[in-house]
Amino acid sequence: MVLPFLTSAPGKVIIFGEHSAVYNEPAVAASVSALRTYMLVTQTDSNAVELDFPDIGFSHAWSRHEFDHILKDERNTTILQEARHNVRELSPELTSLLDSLHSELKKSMFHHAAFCFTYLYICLCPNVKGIKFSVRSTLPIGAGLGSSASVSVNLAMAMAKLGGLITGTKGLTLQDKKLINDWAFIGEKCMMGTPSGIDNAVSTYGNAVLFKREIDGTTNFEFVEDFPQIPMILTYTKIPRSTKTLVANVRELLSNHPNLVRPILVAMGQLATRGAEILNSLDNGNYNELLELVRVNHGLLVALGVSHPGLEIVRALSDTMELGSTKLTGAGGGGCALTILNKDTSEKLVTEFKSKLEKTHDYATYQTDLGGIGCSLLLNDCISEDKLELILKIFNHNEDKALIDELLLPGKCSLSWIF
Ligand SMILES: Nc1ncnc2c1ncn2[C@@H]1O[C@H](COP(=O)(O)OP(=O)(O)OP(=O)(O)O)[C@@H](O)[C@H]1O
Ligand SMILES: C[C@@](O)(CCO)CC(=O)[O-]
Ligand SMILES: [Mg+2]
Repeated sequence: MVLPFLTSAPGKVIIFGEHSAVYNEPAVAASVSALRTYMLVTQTDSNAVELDFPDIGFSHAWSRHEFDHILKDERNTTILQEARHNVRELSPELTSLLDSLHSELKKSMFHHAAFCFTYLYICLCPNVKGIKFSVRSTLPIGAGLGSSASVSVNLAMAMAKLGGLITGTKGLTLQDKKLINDWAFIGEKCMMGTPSGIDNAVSTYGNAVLFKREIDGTTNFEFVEDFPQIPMILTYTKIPRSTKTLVANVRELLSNHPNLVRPILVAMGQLATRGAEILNSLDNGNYNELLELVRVNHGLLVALGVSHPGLEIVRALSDTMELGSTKLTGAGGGGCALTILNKDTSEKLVTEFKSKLEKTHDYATYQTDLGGIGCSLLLNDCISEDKLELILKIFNHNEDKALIDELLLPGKCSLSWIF
């Protein structure tokens, strides 16, 4: 294995169907190729595996001996074999065996990331040691833009590479991407419990996808080719929230009021299906229907209790200024809102809208293309000495997004990413 190498995966925007996607309804999501998580995999001279997550202020090293109680005990052979062949559910037995590796993190926000790391490590590359995994994101974390999924995709890709499960040097095959996506779904399960799989799917494959997880756990993808560049604004409220908690709250609401909530989820699914049809053939004749679906989808999410007063500020302002339709995107509860602009919205009005959000509410706004490159790999022989020096600087210091994009952004930078 020639080290160092890098992996990368984009964030995402759910256009229609968040939360209902968890209940086997279809949903539409697009990758946000310009907002990504990067992972640098380097050799160390230790007998450990190290995790460095500076964006959340977490780093940890596990010595190989800490895994030996699992790997060297023959009683665990069947547990490990079964876990390594199950990409639909977490192995409860392996989960409890791993518990001792992060028990002191139980109460911290880092527990999910540590559990995701150790679970994927022991399943994908248990024999490697003296390796450090460093992560940097240009993606707002915990914002509803798929940051957890982008980390899971990076870990799955890096560990599959280290484990010799990905061997290509010219590009990632569909088989590689399926393997990455399957294990990224397991990583998402470690991070947030009951994901639908849409976040890791669109982060793996890029572009845009109509996604549906069937009741039997199989998944259906319909890729929205040539995704239309719809004029939109992403607003990050900076209000922290947890997808795991929000998804759990909806599950409780469904359990308490099945006759009220089930029809809402079904309506969201129908809305997502119609939305995908429009996005596949967007024109002046159906553009306003797209805006109407955005408005209705947000109203249904409010009914599920996953909006937030801070998100309603964005929705109310876009309504008051009549510049388009706004909905929360991702799990909600804060995080991000997506505003799809009317066709005739002037640049002046957009500037006024963004300025009010940024200056009055200290929100951040992004106008970025949707779709684009999914997970990508930068092999060691494509990293020159001088580039490596700059890359190490990015991962060891708090370099700003502009520098990270300039040096690393797949499809824009000079580095030869494969995807
Ligand atoms: N760059 C990162 N470094 C380390 N951990 C990260 C990073 N980005 C995300 N995470 C992990 O993911 C968690 C946030 O996941 P969460 O699902 O709540 O938000 P999200 O994925 O951004 O939103 P959504 O799931 O609604 O799209 C963080 O608490 C952290 O554990
Ligand atoms: C809230 C949710 O629907 C999307 C989170 O980005 C959860 C999921 O589908 O995994
Ligand atoms: Mg997430």
